[in-house]
Amino acid sequence: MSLSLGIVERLNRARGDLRMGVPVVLTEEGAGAVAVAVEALEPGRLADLRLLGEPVLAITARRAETLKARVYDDDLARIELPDAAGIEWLRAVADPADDLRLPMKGPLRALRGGGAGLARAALALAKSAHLLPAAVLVPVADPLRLAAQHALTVLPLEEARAELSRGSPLHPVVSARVPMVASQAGRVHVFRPEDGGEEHYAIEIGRPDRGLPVLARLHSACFTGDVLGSLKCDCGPQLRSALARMGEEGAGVLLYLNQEGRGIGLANKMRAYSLQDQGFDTVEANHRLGFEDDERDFRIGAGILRQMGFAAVRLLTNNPAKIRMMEANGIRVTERVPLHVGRNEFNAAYLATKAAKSGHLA
Ligand SMILES: Nc1nc2c(ncn2[C@@H]2O[C@H](COP(=O)(O)OP(=O)(O)OP(=O)(O)O)[C@@H](O)[C@H]2O)c(=O)[nH]1
Ligand SMILES: [Zn+2]
Repeated sequence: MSLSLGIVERLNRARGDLRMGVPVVLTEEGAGAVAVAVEALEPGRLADLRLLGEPVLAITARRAETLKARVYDDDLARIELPDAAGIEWLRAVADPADDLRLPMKGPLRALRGGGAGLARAALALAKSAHLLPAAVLVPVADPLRLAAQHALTVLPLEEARAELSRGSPLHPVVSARVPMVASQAGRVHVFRPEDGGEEHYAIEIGRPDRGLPVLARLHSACFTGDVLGSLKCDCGPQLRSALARMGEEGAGVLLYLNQEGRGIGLANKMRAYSLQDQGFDTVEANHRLGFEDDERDFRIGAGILRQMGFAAVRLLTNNPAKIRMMEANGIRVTERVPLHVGRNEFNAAYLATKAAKSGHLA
């Protein structure tokens, strides 16, 4: 009936549950588990989970590599929870903040065999909730009964997986004129996804001809760089320089995508910054936290451009992955316009790492 929740609504609710430390129930082909994000887990809940069965800790292969744990499930490892393990142990495995001070957490015993699908889904959900990618799972015999008993959100993975990989459709909500330093002919458009995720913005300068390649920039949110003027990256100067160029040409479109920290969220980006203070570079820091180098979904930018009627762009970027993803998602890149601004003594190593490891162009 129409009052029951669809998969998009359940996923959205599940993200909120995980952020509150509330367990969600994952099911697939008759199997089921209760899953909770380590970052938000409270001691009382952990004790309750232990009463249900044998808990397992899921971490990504990236995190497992740092911890020297065996990886039997490709992109993740399922670690047995020692009987004495409490919240501190779980947090220490999930969070690399104290890796150097307290390197010994093991021996970590990784499970082998049996399906890893439920654990994989729990990690994907934790990432999409911008939490550390680590989850405790307890397999249960009658997941639906348990969920009904405790009013827990149920995610049938057959449906959830398709939804997570599809990427939620974005819809224009509103647009209004905003005169800016770069151009008085500015207009801000707000786009909202169906799944309750982040909104994204398009800043249109002038009235770009939809029949011609538009000067475009895909800018990922950087609170520290864009707002605070942080010297650790080049985001602020890139943002202002891109808008200024569009203003000079009289036309352009800048997409402000709310993918803070290359898609890991501000809390995790600050964790990455702490690791950088310990000597790790931007890519190593992401890996130690359990993330890939770049967790952004670049389909979003292409989708917004298509909706706005653009088919081709002159793209302001140094990142070849952005060009590939635009082309793969139906937007022709007729020209790459380099955007080298804002280099300083604090971000020189960061920019060098991007050139060496992420293939950023000169
Ligand atoms: N995880 C993480 N994210 C960072 C770090 N420094 C900056 N960021 C984020 O990286 C993103 C910067 O993205 P972009 O400006 O699109 O940079 P880019 O992918 O190098 O591409 P171009 O600037 O177009 O060449 C923003 O979301 C920042 O918040 C860092 O050390 N770690
Ligand atoms: Zn930045």
